[in-house]
Order: sequence, then structure tokens, then C-alpha cells
Amino acid sequence: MSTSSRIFVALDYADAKQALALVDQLNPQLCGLKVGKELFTAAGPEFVKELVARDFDVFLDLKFHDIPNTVAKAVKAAAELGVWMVNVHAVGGRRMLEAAKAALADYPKPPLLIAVTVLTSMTDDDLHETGIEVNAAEQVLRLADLAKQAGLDGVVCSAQEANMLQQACGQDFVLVTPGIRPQGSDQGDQRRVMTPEQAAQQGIQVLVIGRPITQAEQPAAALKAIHVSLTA
Ligand SMILES: O=c1ccn([C@@H]2O[C@H](COP(=O)(O)O)[C@@H](O)[C@H]2O)c(=O)[nH]1
Repeated sequence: MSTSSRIFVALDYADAKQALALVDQLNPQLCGLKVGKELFTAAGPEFVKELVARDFDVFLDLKFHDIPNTVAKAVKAAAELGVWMVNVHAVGGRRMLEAAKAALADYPKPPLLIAVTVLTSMTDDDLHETGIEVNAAEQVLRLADLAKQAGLDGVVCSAQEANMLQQACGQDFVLVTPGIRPQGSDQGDQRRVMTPEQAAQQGIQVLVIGRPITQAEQPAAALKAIHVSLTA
């Protein structure tokens, strides 16, 4: 299989030292890096700048969700760090999404702005408990449509929804899919999952993979094995 899907390694580590132990072994031509809430809270913006300085494309996964003014300013602060992609929660609503988009208008090369639809850890039942009566796929579609109307570049969804979203939002709408699990690996708290090979076959642009790499005995080798499985 040959693929244009890019892997972003989720650097879900407790501190910069542990994260750099893996980053030192990675090639920015072969993968991007995702910094989420744990590492950003521990290591801060300086760590993100360090990854950018090492030529990695960085996905700042802080999932901003607040009033429009606050989210717009947070997105702008992310752009100042030089990240490649930043995200917000689509459930923040149209005005919040539009404010986030507008905050990037003056950047010659802004980060991709992506909206989280339904977390890949959630099932239909989890959604129903929060008062949402439709199933996960319907909610993903509704929020992706809203994100597209607001001018965002794409969404975070599960690979299981990729086909539906490609038809509804077009091939240029960027799909970012966590919940990627190589055959036989532990699902953990993820629920709407797919293997890297199946996800790449769908033509998904960004595959986010964390624990199957970071918790492996040899993380760099685990990443390489996934790359090989995608290019075989
Ligand atoms: O819907 C979502 C949105 C974000 N994530 C993040 O992706 C990684 C997945 O890590 P794994 O270890 O491969 O499960 C993690 O950082 C999440 O915060 C997500 O899983 N689902």
C-alpha cells in the first residue's frame, strides 16, 4: 500500500525530558508531533518552540473551548508559536469557530485550524448521557458541517467516519484521526478505533498515534514498523 497519510506522534509524556528522549530519535521528514494537554501544561510554550526549531510540524492539541474572544486570542497565541496545526472544540458553536478563524486572518502562513467533533473515546451511549440524542456519526457530521461553514480547514474525528465526511465535506477538508490502533494493540480508553492500514486506505490526511508508539518497549522501532506497514 502506498499512502499520503502522515503520522503525528502524540507526545503524551509527563515532562520535556521524557518527550525529548523519543524526539531525538525521530526524523521531521517522516512524522509530525502532537503536543497535548499533559505535556503542554508541564513543559509549556518553550518546549513547543523547541520542536518547531527542530523542523517538526507541530499539532498543538489543546482543544480550545471557551467564549469567542478567549478562543480567538488562544488561537493567535498558538500561531505565534509557529505550530502547523491547532484545534478548537466544534461544540463551542459558530461564533466561536468564526472568531478563531478570523484571529488567523493576518498570518501569511497560518496554522491549519481544525475542530474536534466527537472524541474518539466516546460511544453513542456516552453521547446520550450528555443529552445528545443522535448517534456519534450523526453528531460528527453535524459538527463537521458547522466547522466547514465557519471556514475551518478540517476536523478531528474517528477514522470510522472518514468516508462519510469525505463525501459530505469534500476531499480537501482535512481529516485528523486519533483512535488508531495497530492490529492486536491495546485499545485502552479509545472506542471508535481503526488500524493504521485501514485508516490510510481511506485517504485520511493525518493519523494521530500515541500509546502504541510511546508505550512500546522501543518507540522509534514501533513507529518505523507502522510506517513500513503503510508503505508495503
Ligand atoms: O477525539 C480525540 C481527540 C484527541 N485525541 C488525542 O489523541 C491522542 C491519542 O493517543 P493514543 O495514545 O493513541 O490513544 C491523545 O493525545 C488524545 O488526547 C484523541 O485520542 N481523541
